[in-house]
Amino acid sequence: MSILITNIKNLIQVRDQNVLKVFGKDMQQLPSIKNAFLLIKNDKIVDYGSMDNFKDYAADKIIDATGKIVLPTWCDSHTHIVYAGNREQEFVDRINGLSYTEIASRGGGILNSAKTLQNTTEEDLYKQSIERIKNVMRLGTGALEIKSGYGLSVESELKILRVIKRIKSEFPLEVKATFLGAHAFPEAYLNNKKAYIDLIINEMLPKVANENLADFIDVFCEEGYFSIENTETILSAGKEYGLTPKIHVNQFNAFGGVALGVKHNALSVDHLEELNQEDIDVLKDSKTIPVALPSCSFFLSIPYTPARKIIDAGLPLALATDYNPGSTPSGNMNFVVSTACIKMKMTPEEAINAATINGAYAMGVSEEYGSITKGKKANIIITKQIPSYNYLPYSFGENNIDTVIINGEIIE
Ligand SMILES: N=CN[C@@H](CCC(=O)O)C(=O)O
Ligand SMILES: [Zn+2]
Repeated sequence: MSILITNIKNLIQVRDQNVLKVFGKDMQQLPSIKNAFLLIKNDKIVDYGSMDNFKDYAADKIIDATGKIVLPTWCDSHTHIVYAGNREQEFVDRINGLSYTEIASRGGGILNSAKTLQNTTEEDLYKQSIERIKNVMRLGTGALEIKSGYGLSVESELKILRVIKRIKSEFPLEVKATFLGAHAFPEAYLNNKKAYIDLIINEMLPKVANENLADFIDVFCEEGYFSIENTETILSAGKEYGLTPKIHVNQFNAFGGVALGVKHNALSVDHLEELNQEDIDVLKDSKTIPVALPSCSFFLSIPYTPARKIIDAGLPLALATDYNPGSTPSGNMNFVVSTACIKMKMTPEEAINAATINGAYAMGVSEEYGSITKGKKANIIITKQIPSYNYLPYSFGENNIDTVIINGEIIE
């Protein structure tokens, strides 16, 4: 199957050289070709350029993109999209004055979602999750990292990871799986935290590795959840099984989680709503990318990750949704890009770089995803007719997407 897209008003995020991430001032650059064409063969981008140099290619399908912008699909490097039920009651409780932390300390929060998931069959969990997967694909997401972490028992963590594996094999989007058994301490272990960490290391990890269910290992390193010492123990154990760390740090408190992530060569450190100068300094000269989750800040009314401080310090930044039932019941990367511009003062160029090539880097797939580059996967968004790419973040809450192509397939 070949698809030829012609008369593209502006083809953006064009990288002739296969750049793996962009940082600092370079995040301002969004290379583009006006009045362009793009040719896809099977699952790959095979050619692109100006319409002035257009050779009359034959193709199975021709799409006229007059007045439309074409860009790579979003790479959402941080989600918990495989979950059961919802937490709409906690949403109302927060409106009525309870904080996220108060709700969690009453047995709500992650433990509430874990209880629901433990009582949901694998088949039902799959059915609930794929509705969200189809939805985010229509919203332009072509690569997705998915975490476990709402199981909190051997059986239920494996249940989530098996659902992720099934999604990987049945959908055209790129999926990476993360084992997050260390998302919260189950009630039964609140007075014996070491026993739960032992369960993760001695029971869960060997089974996860044996069935080849995860690419990454994550820990919620936060006061009231997993300490620096706990996090270090779990990351070290995960690395023994070949799992690369990607960790939740600095959501509510900054106490050294970023430095720990860098020490363990984490691919990414995510959240960072609370960030101090030491955190920024330790990220310089590291391969670890900071990831901001602005929809989480929006939904919980907590501070936004200080994007300007991060980028102005010469660092890269990725944007992701954090799609989950408690802190971010939304997987809309278009909203994330808008919110990053509106609330974090990122320019449209920075936000689009952060949500495409840097998002791909944060999930270890930027060799194949995140830019318009010959040989990369044919993961493409074609917008409706819009004035410019600035209009994408500007018109927040609007759906500006006309067509999504993932792995060379047009998504219906
Ligand atoms: N902070 C930790 N985990 C999720 C939310 C967990 C929940 O409330 O269910 C997050 O990334 O925001
Ligand atoms: Zn998260």
